[in-house]
Amino acid sequence: MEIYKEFSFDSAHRLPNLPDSHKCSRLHGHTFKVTVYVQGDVDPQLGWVLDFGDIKECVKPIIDELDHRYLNDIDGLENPTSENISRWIFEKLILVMPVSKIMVNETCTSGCIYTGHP
Ligand SMILES: Nc1nc2c(c(=O)[nH]1)N=C([C@H](O)[C@H](O)COP(=O)(O)OP(=O)(O)OP(=O)(O)O)CN2
Ligand SMILES: [Zn+2]
Repeated sequence: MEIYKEFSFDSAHRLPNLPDSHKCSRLHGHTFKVTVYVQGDVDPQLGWVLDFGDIKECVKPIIDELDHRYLNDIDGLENPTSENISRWIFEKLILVMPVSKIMVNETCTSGCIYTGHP
């Protein structure tokens, strides 16, 4: 079974590798939404895969690194696309919990899902 928990952070970014004519080459901000998924067996006694509270404990410090920042200044996020942000979060989180995928939404209509594979 797969469970998920949602988080959000507010940050500014620009996409430096785009031509000046592209609007996203200019400084702008988003309320990014991050959804963390965990896949596993349901513990027969507890009735859950993993405590949502334990997910929050692992994810919160990572979200705090991103919240109210200029993302381009963060190591590894010099080109902060949704793709690069989702991989950046996944690679930090997999060190501390069994994340199965990360979804990052930049707007209501656009986002990226990263499962640990290119
Ligand atoms: N594959 C990607 N494409 C784009 C990314 C990205 O990270 N990966 N990022 C952007 C911009 O950062 C932009 O802020 C978001 O793009 P977009 O969905 O085009 O934003 P809109 O506000 O124009 O969305 P609408 O809902 O269509 O109004 C661009 N592309
Ligand atoms: Zn953007």
